[in-house]
Amino acid sequence: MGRRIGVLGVPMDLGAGRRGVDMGPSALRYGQLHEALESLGHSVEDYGDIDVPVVESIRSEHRQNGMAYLETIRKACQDTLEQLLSFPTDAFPIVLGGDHSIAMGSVSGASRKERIGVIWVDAHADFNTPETSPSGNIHGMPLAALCGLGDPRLVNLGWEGPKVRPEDVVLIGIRSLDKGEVGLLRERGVTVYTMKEIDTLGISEIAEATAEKLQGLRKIHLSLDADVLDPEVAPGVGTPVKGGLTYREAHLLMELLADAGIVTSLDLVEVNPILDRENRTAQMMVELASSLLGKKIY
Ligand SMILES: NC(=[NH2+])NCCC[C@H](N)C(=O)O
Ligand SMILES: [Mn+2]
Ligand SMILES: [Mn+2]
Repeated sequence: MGRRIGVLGVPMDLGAGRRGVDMGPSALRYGQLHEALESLGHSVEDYGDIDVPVVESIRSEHRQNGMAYLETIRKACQDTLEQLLSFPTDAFPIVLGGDHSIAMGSVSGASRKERIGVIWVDAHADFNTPETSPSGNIHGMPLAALCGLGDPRLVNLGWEGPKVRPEDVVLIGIRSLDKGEVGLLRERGVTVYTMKEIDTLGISEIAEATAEKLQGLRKIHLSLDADVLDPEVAPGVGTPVKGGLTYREAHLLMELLADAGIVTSLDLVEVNPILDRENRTAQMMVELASSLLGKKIY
């Protein structure tokens, strides 16, 4: 059955340490996202891009509380949230990043003050606060902020307080954590599947356990960071970590989540076309979105 899909681009790289993911939305569109989804019988409406200032125009923005470009990032996430709130309520939103800090806008938009689940598929947990962050890069902080941790200017985006409960978050593909993140994740009771669990249990068992864990929640947001993939499959990312998901593991995860029919919104983030080869990483992300949205070969 065809869905109504709403696409929104957030061409921002201010949260990342390396430049280039601001070109992600173009690369994903150029990688035929719309054609791929329409061929599955969905209708696709593109709402264009959020306006994000170029870094050269905001050089004077000082670090605040150790965070780079806090004010501009907060504004871009706020605009993303507002735009998503204007989407038709039956639409399936896909937000194109951009660095992962945009998820503060997309997840807030998905929650609309309701209790939601979040599946965060990433090499990293992005669970730093300004105190634990080794880099000050905000793309290492969005999931913590969504859970209510860190700077109030990020936590209170849109409306006051956390947007998701830590017990309703499942992380998959993790293989790079900062010291402070480990403590926070344990303390808050987030479910974490590292690559070790993927290797030992297999991705299908993890998909099943994830669906079971989040069962009963009417809305589940999937935030897909391209760097969860092995750098061999996805070279176009700014923070590559070796030993990631294979081509088939990533697809199988999407296929099984599609079978479970639980995901109601999606982010495709951290594609860096400058570091990519012939748009491979964007294309892989488009393929994964297709698998999640029902592509079947038989
Ligand atoms: N969305 C990402 N690629 N995040 C990478 C974060 C890397 C590191 N943990 C940091 O906080 O700086
Ligand atoms: Mn990430
Ligand atoms: Mn990552």
